[in-house]
Amino acid sequence: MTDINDNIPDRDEGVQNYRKIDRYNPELITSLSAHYQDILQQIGEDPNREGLLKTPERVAKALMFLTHGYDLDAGEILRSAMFKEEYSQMVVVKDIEVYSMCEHHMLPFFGKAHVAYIPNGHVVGLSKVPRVVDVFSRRLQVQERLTNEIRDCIQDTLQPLGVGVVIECRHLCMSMRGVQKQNSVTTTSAFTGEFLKEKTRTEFLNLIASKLS
Ligand SMILES: Nc1nc2c(ncn2[C@@H]2O[C@H](COP(=O)(O)OP(=O)(O)OP(=O)(O)O)[C@@H](O)[C@H]2O)c(=O)[nH]1
Ligand SMILES: [Zn+2]
Repeated sequence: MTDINDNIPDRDEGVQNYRKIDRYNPELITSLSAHYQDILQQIGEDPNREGLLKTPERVAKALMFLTHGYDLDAGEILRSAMFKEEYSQMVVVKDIEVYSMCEHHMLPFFGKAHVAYIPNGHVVGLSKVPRVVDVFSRRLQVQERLTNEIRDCIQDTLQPLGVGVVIECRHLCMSMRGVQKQNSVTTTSAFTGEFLKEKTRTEFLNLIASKLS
């Protein structure tokens, strides 16, 4: 019998081209800060005025935080809390906050993710689902790839009977600039296994539409 972890790559595919860095290394932060100081100058600001003195360093640290998902291995996170359990109904974790940055403009997109799976002998610690969402969202992304990466990671690692992922986000590159549409929301979805069947998908979509109170 094949082991549930047999075909899992050590790190998820999204980091294939990622160069391993020591994210908060002081020298790296100093070097990045110098670039931001230059940027401040180039937009016509005075990087030496009091309010901006520490800004390059703050922005450098913020950017490192906003992209820290590159350092994390979502499969490993899931594998750290997988439990044998004969629960065979849908498990839904909904309204998971998403904060990511579009890879085209490096501007934020944010909203909610709804993730479901149907166990096949194993369940996963509930907190690990939002952690997986964070691993992939704290990178430069497009919403479609983010959606697929979450789906694939859960499917490949947990090997459930199916996975469903729906993500709804607002993109600042569409509201603060560009086409400047303030209220548009982008919805993406990705499914495997049982969720490819209409009945299961409808159950999932009904569950994420329902309110607790
Ligand atoms: N499919 C997809 N597109 C995205 C996402 N985030 C941003 N974009 C789009 O990426 C596209 C980049 O298009 P370009 O024409 O090269 O860039 P641009 O001239 O800045 O485009 P505008 O935003 O229309 O001004 C834009 O249409 C953005 O809306 C995403 O998550 N998924
Ligand atoms: Zn964008």
